[in-house]
Amino acid sequence: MNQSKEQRILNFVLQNAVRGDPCSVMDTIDKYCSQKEWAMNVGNEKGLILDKTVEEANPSVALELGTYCGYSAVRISRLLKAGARLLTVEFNPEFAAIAKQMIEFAGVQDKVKLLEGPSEEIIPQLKKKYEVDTLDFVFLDHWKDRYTPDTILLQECNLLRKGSILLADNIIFPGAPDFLNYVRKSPHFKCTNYPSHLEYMQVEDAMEKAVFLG
Ligand SMILES: O=C(NCCNC(=O)c1cc(-c2ccc(F)cc2)cc(O)c1O)c1cc(O)ncn1
Ligand SMILES: [Mg+2]
Repeated sequence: MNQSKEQRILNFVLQNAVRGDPCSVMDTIDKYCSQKEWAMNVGNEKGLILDKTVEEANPSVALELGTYCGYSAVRISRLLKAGARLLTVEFNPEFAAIAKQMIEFAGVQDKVKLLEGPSEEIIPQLKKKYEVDTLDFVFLDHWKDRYTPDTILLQECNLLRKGSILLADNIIFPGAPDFLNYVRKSPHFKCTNYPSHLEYMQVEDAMEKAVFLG
């Protein structure tokens, strides 16, 4: 049975990156996906915006929606302080299996918990099943039509606190117009837009930061 693109990306990392070195894993994925096969990792240009936002949040507990191959889970978790943790949610079992191996190869498995399933089922379990009080940082990178309902669900589940930072990928391409509308119109969020480009392409994209005001 021939390999998936995600399996080819993982194999390239296993053969070319340095085990236990998150930066080497990120660079190797970016090399493969810019030179051989495009894939929907956040990439290095938007990745730098992600880095700065994670450093600003300095989270004890971070949530990622949309793990894919684990590129941004490795990117985020390498910046976490001792004892801090990242919960990352992936719906697609094939992607989750690849991401698990990617996270372990990068050596960040002790900081990352990969939760498999639909975000709308997992978010309501975070407090009781995953012992979360509130989330300091949330990276939205899953299905674009889930950004708004999941942002509402996070509030309904009391998972946000004054100052919680949300960062959303793909605001322009593929686009999340309803999310942009929702957070920019809401009195509960202070928004900032970061123009950038679609990963590995010269296509316009952007990220949106939304700080919860309580
Ligand atoms: O997370 C799940 N899918 C990936 C979400 N991410 C994207 O769709 C995504 C897409 C693109 C993209 C850009 C250009 C293009 F031509 C095609 C796709 C870029 C990105 O940066 C993304 O992040 C998912 C799966 C599933 O089966 N059920 C629930 N969620
Ligand atoms: Mg994305």
